[in-house]
Amino acid sequence: MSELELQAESRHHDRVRDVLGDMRRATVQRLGMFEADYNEGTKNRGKGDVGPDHHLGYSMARRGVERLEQLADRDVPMFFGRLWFTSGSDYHLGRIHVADERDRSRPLVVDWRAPLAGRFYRASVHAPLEVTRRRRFGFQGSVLTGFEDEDLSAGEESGSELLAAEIERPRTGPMRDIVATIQPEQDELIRRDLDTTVCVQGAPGTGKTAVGLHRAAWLLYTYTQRLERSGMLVVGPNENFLRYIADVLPTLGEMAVWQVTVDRLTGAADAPGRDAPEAALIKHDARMVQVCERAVWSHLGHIDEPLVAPYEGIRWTLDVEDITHAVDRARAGTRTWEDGRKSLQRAVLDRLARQRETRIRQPADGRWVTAMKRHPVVKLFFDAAWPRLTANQVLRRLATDAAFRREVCRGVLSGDESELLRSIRTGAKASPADVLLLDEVQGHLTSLEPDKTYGHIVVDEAQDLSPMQCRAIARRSAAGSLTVLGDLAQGTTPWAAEDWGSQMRHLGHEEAEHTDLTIGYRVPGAIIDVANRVLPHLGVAVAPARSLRSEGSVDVVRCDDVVTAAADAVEEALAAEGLVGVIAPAGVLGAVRSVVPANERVELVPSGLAKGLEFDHVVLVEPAEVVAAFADGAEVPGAGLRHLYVALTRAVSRLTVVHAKPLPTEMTGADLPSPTRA
Ligand SMILES: Nc1ncnc2c1ncn2[C@@H]1O[C@H](COP(=O)(O)OP(=O)(O)OP(=O)(O)O)[C@@H](O)[C@H]1O
Repeated sequence: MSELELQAESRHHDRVRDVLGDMRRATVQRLGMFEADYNEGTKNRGKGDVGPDHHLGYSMARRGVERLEQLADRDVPMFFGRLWFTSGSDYHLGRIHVADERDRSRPLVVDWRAPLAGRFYRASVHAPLEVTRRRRFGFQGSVLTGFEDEDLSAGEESGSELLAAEIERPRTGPMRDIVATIQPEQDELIRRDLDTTVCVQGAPGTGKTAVGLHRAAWLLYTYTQRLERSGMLVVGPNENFLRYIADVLPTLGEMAVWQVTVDRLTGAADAPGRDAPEAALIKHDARMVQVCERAVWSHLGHIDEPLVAPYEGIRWTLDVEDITHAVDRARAGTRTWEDGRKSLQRAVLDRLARQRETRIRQPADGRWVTAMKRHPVVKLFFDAAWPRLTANQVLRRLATDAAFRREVCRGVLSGDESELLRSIRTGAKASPADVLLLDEVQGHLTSLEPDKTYGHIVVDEAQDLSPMQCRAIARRSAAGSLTVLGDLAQGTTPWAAEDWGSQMRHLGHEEAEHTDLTIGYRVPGAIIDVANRVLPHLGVAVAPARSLRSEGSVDVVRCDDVVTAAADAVEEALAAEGLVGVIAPAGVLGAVRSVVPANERVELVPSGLAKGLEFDHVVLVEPAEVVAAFADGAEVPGAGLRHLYVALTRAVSRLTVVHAKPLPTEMTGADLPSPTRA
């Protein structure tokens, strides 16, 4: 690396910053203009006056604001790499496209999502993709400190030190983007086209969340128009996790993605009711799909009399056979109750209209058809054959009408299981699972309006979703695609998935492409070795992670008082750089909190909520209690060990285990003390 070249690159970086400043000023000006136009256009308008196109004005203004946010000063470098091509041209690559208005001949920085930029991540000596040289830049904050070159045309391909440094870097806050160091196997997933649904199984720290978020940003850039219309959604396991990932998409220039938990998406988060574990289990069960479907469709009436509607002196008649045929066709040809009802209505009115033509040789005009539609006999007929239904009504009947419940559960649920459905409540007393059932029943009644569905949904920690939660997501992506991310070994809910095939079926995308990620970017070898001891005890067949990170340590502190020992461990941990996470069973956390208050460098996390998070240094308190805390039937059997596996895989550099009780046998080995038996 020559000093002169470094200076030239620094000058380019300064220029990019200046131009970004110009772009920002221009955007502010444009935004001001849109707003002024909009305000002017809405002034002095009378009722019925045609005004400006609100939607266009609004969306332009909003885009302006988003762009401003995107350009707001952040302590991030303006570019991270540079490519030279066989054609002789070369480009800098960064988080957003930067071009000088005064010289549009060539962009100063190309967005990492542009097709050309993909080669930065994938070009190799064997498949150079017309790239002759690749440069990676090193920054401290936003100050350029160096670069590394790989001369691919000369057969030079090096394990990058900058990449290693980025992966080894201490974590100091929420999740950050990885645009500078995306790996080829990750890039393959990020750039799959919009119509492809992918399902990624990956051990802890293999970059699943990172891939999902970067894929969302890439799709928004590549399919802007389609996704602007149809929308993009990111579903995460809990609010804490969403806070942890919240900054990634904005840093990548995407402000308008709704990031939400599945409970908030379905409204279950606001449901005040509580279910007994066995009732919740049955309500989330895949068999409830059939129960809900039957509960709706069993309302089809049994018609054993002809329809006779006297009108204009004639008895218009449909016989039972005709009616049955029309009902069967409507049932077979439609997916939802409401569509079926409309289809039957159309068929019946059509047949009556044809009768008019054949019997009195007069075509049925709109007025006649409307009159028939409103005819009391015809209305009564529809109400009997295909009544109007609401989801609340169907669920209430399932809860309260014993004969109905027996009928729709027959052969699907056992007698005891179907009795648990008596606990279903609607309205103000509904439980989260009841809200999901309502969503499911509603799904059999009507299709969701287009504004409630999404062109693409990224689903993280998908192994924890119940069949009913999956189906709620599937309904919201009816015409869209999914990126499904998870790790079967980290499944802890009572309904955690056992395999991805059935999970994808519940998610409505059986055709998904399945991929495994096994290279770990978070957990160092020494720590993953301990976690991998637990893995075979988790009852799932998944590949263990291989760590890319070498620097890391595990300390085990045997003590009499875990609270004091945890406080000491935190104090020691704070001597090094980075975030410290104290992961403890909920029952112990309160006592730990009284001596280790949380601050900007220390977070205290109950072991049930550690999923998806990471810390530079983890202090894991009383593993035996972590395992025991989840043996109460409200989780999947063996959930305790899975929580332990999750807790063991949160550390980027160091893990300190403090314990007074014997360590669980599943995690001990030659380098960790064997548990002492009482
Ligand atoms: N290519 C990469 N370059 C640098 N860092 C990376 C890369 N891929 C992933 N990481 C980092 O590794 C860490 C783990 O990534 P991430 O949280 O996406 O993994 P995960 O598979 O979702 O883990 P878990 O299953 O534990 O939730 C993050 O800090 C992420 O930024």
